[in-house]
Amino acid sequence: MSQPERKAIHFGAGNIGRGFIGPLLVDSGYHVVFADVNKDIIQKLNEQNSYEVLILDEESEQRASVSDVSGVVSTSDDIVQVFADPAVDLVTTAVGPQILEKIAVTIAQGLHARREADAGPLNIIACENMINQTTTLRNHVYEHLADDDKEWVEENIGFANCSVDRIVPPFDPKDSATPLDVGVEGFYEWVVDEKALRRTRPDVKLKGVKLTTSLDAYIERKLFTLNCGHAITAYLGFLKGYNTIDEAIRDEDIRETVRKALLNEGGAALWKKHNFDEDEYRQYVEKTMERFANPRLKDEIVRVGRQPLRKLAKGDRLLGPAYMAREYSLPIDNLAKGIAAAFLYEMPDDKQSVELQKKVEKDGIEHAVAEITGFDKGSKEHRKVVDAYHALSKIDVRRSQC
Ligand SMILES: NC(=O)C1=CN([C@@H]2O[C@H](COP(=O)(O)OP(=O)(O)OC[C@H]3O[C@@H](n4cnc5c(N)ncnc54)[C@H](O)[C@@H]3O)[C@@H](O)[C@H]2O)C=CC1
Ligand SMILES: O=P(O)(O)OC[C@H]1O[C@](O)(CO)[C@@H](O)[C@@H]1O
Repeated sequence: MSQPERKAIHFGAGNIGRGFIGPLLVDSGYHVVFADVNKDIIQKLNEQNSYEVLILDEESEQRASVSDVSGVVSTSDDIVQVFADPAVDLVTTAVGPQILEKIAVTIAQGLHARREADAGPLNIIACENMINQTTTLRNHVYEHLADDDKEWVEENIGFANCSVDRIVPPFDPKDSATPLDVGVEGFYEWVVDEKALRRTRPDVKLKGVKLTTSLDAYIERKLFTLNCGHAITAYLGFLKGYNTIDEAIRDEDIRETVRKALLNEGGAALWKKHNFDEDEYRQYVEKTMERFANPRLKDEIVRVGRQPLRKLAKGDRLLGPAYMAREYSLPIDNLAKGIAAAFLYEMPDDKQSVELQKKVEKDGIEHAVAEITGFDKGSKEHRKVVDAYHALSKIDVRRSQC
């Protein structure tokens, strides 16, 4: 068998790795080496060297085979050696924001090996749902590099931030032939900061990737629309006892809250800040809400609502648009409702939900809201969140059933 010309390493053979980044890289002519801590997935990838992606749109179902893939266990020395292969010119990740710190050690060792092997430049793109995720990864990698490696990395390695958008929920095993198969929505958008990329080989062309010099606008549009609307749907849906996002978005009250939060509040701030065309943005919101309503994705509220403290971080999907709306003197009533619902998200298996509930119980809601949101007690934003919290506590279906 002839050696493929171009290889990419992708950390995280999970939903987004197998269902989004992996297939696009294979389509662009890469052999993808998945690196994961899950030994079973790696073993299966090496046995099969391929899997199927099912595109689950409301109207149709298509299947695509993803071949030319293999795997290495990310905690073994093998992965360091793959970095030294000159055929590798791209490293991507989709492991979860909290894992970037862990894989940074391995990436630093890999880059050292690459420098020693004189294997040339490469680009690194972290595909996590967070602003400037690759810069965060880069900072962690630098903590583990010796000074002379740092100099080489500075010159040869591109760390490019990006925005990634495709809904890939865990796949129901009943619908798949093997545990590697994955179900995805048809829509996707992967936008990468062109300025940060290092030249590897002249003709690299990533299919399905949009290169831009104004990434911030794309990142904020995605995080403050798709992720914001998703989070509000999840937290309000949870309070009303729904299990999936499509069930929740079909609830008229929830749908209207989400639509107003996106169009009149955070979204209005977005189009003012980035000079988006208002009609185009409105269409983007409607398309996003259609995506939420896709019943075939069976996207569970626990997945979309996971780690509420991360979702309540400043600059993230809930407070980011609220602060931006405030900056443009726009209302935040519906965003405040979504934020308040996050404070009521009780999920015993979710550590951050447990921590948040403990905080509310110990400090009281007024204090917890002030500390987490940064809205001063006495400010109108603080009042709106606290009032919404009390109003939502009354309609909490789960509580009334207890
Ligand atoms: N699922 C989705 O629809 C989307 C997810 N994302 C982002 O992609 C990232 C991954 O999300 P999912 O694929 O849904 O999660 P997932 O849980 O399905 O996949 C994560 C994978 O990372 C692996 N992993 C954990 N620790 C590791 C380590 N130290 N080294 C190597 N691999 C490790 C896990 O074993 C798992 O296979 C997250 O940051 C998420 O926000 C972004 C866009 C869409
Ligand atoms: O992956 P996170 O950041 O926990 O949040 C879930 C979000 O990620 C996505 O899976 C992909 O953007 C969205 O569907 C959802 O809003």
